[in-house]
Amino acid sequence: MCTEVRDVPGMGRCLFAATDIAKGETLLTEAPLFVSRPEAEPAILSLLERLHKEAPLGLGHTKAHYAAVLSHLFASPAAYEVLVERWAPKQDGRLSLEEMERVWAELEKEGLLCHRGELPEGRAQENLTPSTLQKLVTAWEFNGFSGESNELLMYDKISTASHSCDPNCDVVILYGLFRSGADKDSMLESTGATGALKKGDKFEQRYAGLAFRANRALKRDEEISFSYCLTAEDLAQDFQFRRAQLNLRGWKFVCNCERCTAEVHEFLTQGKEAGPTEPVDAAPEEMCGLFDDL
Ligand SMILES: C[S@@+](CC[C@H](N)C(=O)[O-])C[C@H]1O[C@@H](n2cnc3c(N)ncnc32)[C@H](O)[C@@H]1O
Repeated sequence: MCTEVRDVPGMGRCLFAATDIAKGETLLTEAPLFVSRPEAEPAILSLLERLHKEAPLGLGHTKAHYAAVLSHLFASPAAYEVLVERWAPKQDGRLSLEEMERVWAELEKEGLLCHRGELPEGRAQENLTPSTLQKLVTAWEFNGFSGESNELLMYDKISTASHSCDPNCDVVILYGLFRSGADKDSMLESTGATGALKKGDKFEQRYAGLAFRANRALKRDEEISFSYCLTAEDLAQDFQFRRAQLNLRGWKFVCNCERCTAEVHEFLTQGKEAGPTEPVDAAPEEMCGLFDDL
């Protein structure tokens, strides 16, 4: 176990190195807890899109609302517990309770909040309320990862890691061989189960999860970080540019990573900005195993 999640005052849960870690070491590999696929529940998606068209949702998109409803309906007890406990900023004007009430009322009117099909084992059907909807939408907006085909993915530990403009980890996209023919739409979650392999089984290569790889040696207790959305080119720019890019891509926080803090200090005290740094390699891809489905 190379990593550990710890509470940090004002920052929620953050990820730390639990041991010294060598450069190039893979310190964490994770399959998503829940995957929200646009094609899974077309009726819910089109209702949300209609509502967004009539009066734009505060976030400016429907992705987090859709993932919130889907996870309410289909998440396993373990995934649901993580989702409702996910850290989020105290207040975000883009996520008002009035808006949640409006969305909730329309979903309820159309009968889209009842679970259709089997509930995941151990999960009792509970009614969604506007305030739980708000909690779930916030959890998805602040912790969801965008996938390759417009899906939104939630991770447990990986979603606790902070952003840094001088990240100590690269994100590696993992691909696995999945047994073909499994009903992708009905399997929203990664079970990790492979079942018994049979002669003649066919497999296809698909996205399986993410890994963090140390891009330099890490000391025990060092906070683990990665770049949320900034490319190597962005990271070569100054703090003002980087903060603006984070904001433009939907991250509504002011980055206070060590590099930004040092550059702001330098800017304020000497009127200078730090120069460009070496670009960081793009996320590599690799195979990691056999899976039934995500
Ligand atoms: C995915 S969450 C991080 C995990 C969170 N600490 C938890 O408990 O789940 C993303 C949020 O963490 C905060 N954050 C992450 N990196 C940050 C940074 N470099 N500077 C300031 N806030 C940061 C921001 O509020 C951001 O919206």
